[in-house]
Amino acid sequence: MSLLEVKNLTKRYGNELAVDDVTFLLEERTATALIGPNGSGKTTTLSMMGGLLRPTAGSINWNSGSGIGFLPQYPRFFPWLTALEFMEMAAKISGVDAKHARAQSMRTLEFVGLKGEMKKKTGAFSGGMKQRLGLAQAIVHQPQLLLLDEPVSALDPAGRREIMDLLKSLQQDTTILYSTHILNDAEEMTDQLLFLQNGRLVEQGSLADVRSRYAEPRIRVKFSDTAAAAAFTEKAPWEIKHEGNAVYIPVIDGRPALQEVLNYFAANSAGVTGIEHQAASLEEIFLKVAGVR
Ligand SMILES: Nc1ncnc2c1ncn2[C@@H]1O[C@H](COP(=O)(O)OP(=O)(O)OP(=O)(O)O)[C@@H](O)[C@H]1O
Repeated sequence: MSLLEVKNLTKRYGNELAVDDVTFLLEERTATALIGPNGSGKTTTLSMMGGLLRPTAGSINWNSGSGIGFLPQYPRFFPWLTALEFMEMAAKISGVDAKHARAQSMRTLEFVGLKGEMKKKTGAFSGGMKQRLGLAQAIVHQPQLLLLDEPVSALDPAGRREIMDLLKSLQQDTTILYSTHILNDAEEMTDQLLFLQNGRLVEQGSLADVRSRYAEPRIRVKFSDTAAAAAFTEKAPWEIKHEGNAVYIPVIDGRPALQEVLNYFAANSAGVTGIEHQAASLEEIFLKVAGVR
């Protein structure tokens, strides 16, 4: 059963439609990546779902009572509070019983790797530590739905890796909707992709579905050098694209099959060092959907 249903969600600022008639479902214990160029409406969508903004039209329906955790794009902390004080406050605001707030806060800080920093003032935290604290306040009450606006974009690669791993471990019993412009991350943790452009949902589905719509699969044949690739280009039995020491054979309606290409090169192996099937990366799909290419 789906946990949440977003129907015809719309937000208008004056004449501008920041979010334009967006409809989707979140299934229980799935991860959904919300992607799209700057200004496409990701933050506005998440803010409406998190209850920070009122929709102009449309509805957001829950099929469950248990809470939401929300990590805004630029979380604010009170710099004079220690991490533990901040967390206890966040826990109480999120409905954690006052008796359990401290223990629950300490457990969560440990989970996000801030056990040693509990007594430090948040004003002295680095960007990466703040990001972890932001995640900690979002999950302290063990919500069923986690909404995360750009949870890893501000981090360096090591920090991103750690937060992505934390999110993956949460995914087992939480439904996660997160926005990102780092497509490698979206590729790594996604059961559903939502692609916004100018406020409209222009693509939606599993990564495999979206890939198959845009994939234009091809076979890449790598040669030992450019001259060998050029020599093959002269006599190629298929339509090909030559780029440096490689040639690309577009696969249209399953032709040519990889086996056919392998057979050809088994008999004419002049300078071939590798043959592989390639699908489009999410990055390439993004550029295509966004109309950059
Ligand atoms: N408070 C506001 N008043 C007027 N327009 C706004 C407001 N907030 C956002 N917008 C406009 O709504 C559109 C969507 O913005 P939003 O911040 O949701 O996009 P985004 O996809 O999150 O972008 P980014 O990747 O840059 O964070 C933009 O055109 C933006 O200028």
